[in-house]
Amino acid sequence: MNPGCKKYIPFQPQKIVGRTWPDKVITKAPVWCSVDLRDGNQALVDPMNMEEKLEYFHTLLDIGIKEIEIGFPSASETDYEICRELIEGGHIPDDVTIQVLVQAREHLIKKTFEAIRGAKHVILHFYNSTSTLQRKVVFHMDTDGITKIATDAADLIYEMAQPLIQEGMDLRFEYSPESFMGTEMDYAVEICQAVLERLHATPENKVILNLPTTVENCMPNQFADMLEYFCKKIPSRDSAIISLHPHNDRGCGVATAEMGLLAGAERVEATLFGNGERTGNVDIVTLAMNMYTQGIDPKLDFSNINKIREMYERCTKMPVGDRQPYVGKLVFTAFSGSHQDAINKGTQYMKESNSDYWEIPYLPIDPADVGREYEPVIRINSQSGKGGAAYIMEHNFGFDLPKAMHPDFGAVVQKETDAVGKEISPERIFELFQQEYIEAKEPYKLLKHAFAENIDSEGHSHVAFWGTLQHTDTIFKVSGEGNGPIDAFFNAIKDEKMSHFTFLDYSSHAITDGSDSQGVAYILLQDQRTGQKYWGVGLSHNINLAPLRAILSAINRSKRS
Ligand SMILES: CC(=O)SCCNC(=O)CCNC(=O)[C@H](O)C(C)(C)COP(=O)(O)OP(=O)(O)OC[C@H]1O[C@@H](n2cnc3c(N)ncnc32)[C@H](O)[C@@H]1OP(=O)(O)O
Ligand SMILES: CC(C)C(=O)C(=O)O
Repeated sequence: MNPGCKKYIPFQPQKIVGRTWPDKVITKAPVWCSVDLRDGNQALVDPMNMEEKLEYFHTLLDIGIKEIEIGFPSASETDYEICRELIEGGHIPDDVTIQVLVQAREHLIKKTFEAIRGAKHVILHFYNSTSTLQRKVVFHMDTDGITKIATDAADLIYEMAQPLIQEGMDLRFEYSPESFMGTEMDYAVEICQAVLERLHATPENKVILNLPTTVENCMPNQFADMLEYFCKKIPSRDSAIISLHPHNDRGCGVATAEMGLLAGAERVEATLFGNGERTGNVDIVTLAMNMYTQGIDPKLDFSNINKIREMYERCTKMPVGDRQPYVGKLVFTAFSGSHQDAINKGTQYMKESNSDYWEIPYLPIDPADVGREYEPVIRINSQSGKGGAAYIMEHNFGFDLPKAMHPDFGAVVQKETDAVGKEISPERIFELFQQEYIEAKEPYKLLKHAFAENIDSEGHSHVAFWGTLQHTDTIFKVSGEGNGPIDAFFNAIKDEKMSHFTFLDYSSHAITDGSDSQGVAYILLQDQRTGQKYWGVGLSHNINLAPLRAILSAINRSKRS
């Protein structure tokens, strides 16, 4: 029992008949508005200085965001100066609109008009709280009083805007009934309609109605019901652009935004990586990339996410979480064996099938689409399986181990991870591979070798092999013939106490590292006396030598065990 929960008033869902949003799908990107420099900035321990805000602003431009709330210029000299610098310093491209926020209060509105002079495209955004709670505890007013705050501000804004519009400024208006989600929907409709009328909104001159989840207080489906209800009820729906401004108090900001779009919204205010008051605003990267992975162009460029993240962390002095969707350090990493195996197989499938689609399990997005690399996709710890080690060998070092060899090397890696009890690096995996196979040079070592090849009249190859081998301290010569270099070598060593090995499998490929190219051979032998199988690996610049080394590697490993 936890009676403490009884002090909270449960959310009252809006009754709605014949809701349509659950049957809809998102088919295009909304209008995006970044509120990083305002809502994000006001939530920082150390708000950004001029230099940081300018760098941030330019990153938002590079991403392709066309509406940017640059601050609250009437709040402080810093915000005012930044607004002036953006306008006077020529930072704002012609296709970008700056947005400024102000409370529905006369002196602040007047100061805001001063701040925006000279700008080409501006959204003047004003707000007042409309919720039952704020009416009761903050404003001590009934709904008429709250509506009057909004409509008085709308009248003043409309009046002050006219000369600027006549001078050529593209000046639009946005109104937020702040704490919309704590407001009775019929009252939200009433106050927004009153504001639309005072601002002379028309289908040609729409006003943005921003319906914020100032504090997220319900499930996303309940929000969508509210929004659909609001959109159906507002008389001047044609004269409004419905905008969302989700916060993330219940951790559902993304779902609220997505369901809000289904329920009729056309615009979303959001921030990079979800910075903002308390648990933050909705994350624009997640929203955009969620669309992208559904085949919808979000019209935002996150193709170098690491660079954006680096700027963000520097300017906000806040870290991005390791598991933050699409950007966190660990989001393209698989530790567990079955995930690694499936990623490995998916990568192979993509290569072989030439598929036009991204079809790799456990990787919902191609890391390259956000400028991330494949290398760190798989990391190896004691939860990893054979597929992960094979993946690292192929993707980091170019060794395409035969599938039948994966369990053999997987066991070597598993032994190490169990022993060290933590993640091991790709370099350590390579070292283990070298120690286990390539450096298995005792007791047998090939000191010298020569081949001669004859092709008979029917085109069959006959190869003769001569070599000098060392077994611990004894050096001896061997020779043999066969239908190829491997056969000839194998025949040559058969009589040297190695006749009990039979040859089961062989494969090879080239490894190119810059201008250097080597051959690698993988050989599987079986010891007839015990039935035990041994893999060996040989590496050489000489294509004939790699398999011979691989045979000796397998035999030497059998002696080790
Ligand atoms: C949900 C949001 O994120 S909204 C944006 C919030 N962001 C910010 O507030 C950051 C910048 N703000 C500031 O720097 C300051 O609040 C200022 C400069 C704008 C105003 O400062 P002050 O006037 O000193 O204080 P404050 O903002 O607390 O205002 C208090 C008064 O304004 C009223 N008020 C608050 N918000 C609004 C509003 N949106 N519209 C009209 N009146 C409002 C309050 O009821 C209160 O009235 P009272 O003095 O009669 O009790
Ligand atoms: C000013 C409004 C849009 C706001 O920031 C909020 O409600 O969260």
